[in-house]
Amino acid sequence: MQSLQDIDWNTWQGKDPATLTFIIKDEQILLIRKKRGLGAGKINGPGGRLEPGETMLECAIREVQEELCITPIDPIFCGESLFQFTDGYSIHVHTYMAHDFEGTPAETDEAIPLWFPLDGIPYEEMWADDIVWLPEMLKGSQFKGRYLFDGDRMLDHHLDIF
Ligand SMILES: Nc1ncnc2c1[nH]c(=O)n2[C@H]1C[C@H](O)[C@@H](COP(=O)(O)OP(=O)(O)OP(=O)(O)O)O1
Repeated sequence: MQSLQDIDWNTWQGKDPATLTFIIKDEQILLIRKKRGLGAGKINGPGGRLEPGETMLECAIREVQEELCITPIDPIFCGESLFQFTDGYSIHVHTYMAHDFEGTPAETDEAIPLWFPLDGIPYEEMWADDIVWLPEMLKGSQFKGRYLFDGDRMLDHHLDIF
């Protein structure tokens, strides 16, 4: 498996459905330094895997509550990212954005909250795909991306924006 063309995307189903949520307020974006799980050590948005019986939106809100002790207000769906790893693992990430929240962001066992200016997002410390789709999301586009990873290394990608 070396390129996206080696995958049948018509029948592809991610092993784990998951969410990512970005809070954007006052020209700043709230990110986390992830302390555990997939991507530990990287900077990312708060998020995680869907639990049985919950909707994607419920998952998005719960993960922000668990990781940062705040509740995003009215998150809106922004796009999807389909990640296939060469070892066979796959994850289908549904991304949300909110412009406000209740509470005060706090460090937890899972994450350290970090605010960045929108023109200073630390892409070099994030997953390699983030620089492909996050700028599009910030411009207000909806997106659907497909990515092939070998561990941390992005081998191939394709992004559709709407
Ligand atoms: N390539 C890439 N770019 C951006 N974001 C991500 C990826 N791959 C990913 O998996 N992610 C995101 C999607 C999810 O929000 C997390 C992965 O979920 P994780 O934190 O491991 O899931 P939890 O359910 O919280 O796991 P536990 O630690 O509680 O077991 O990363």
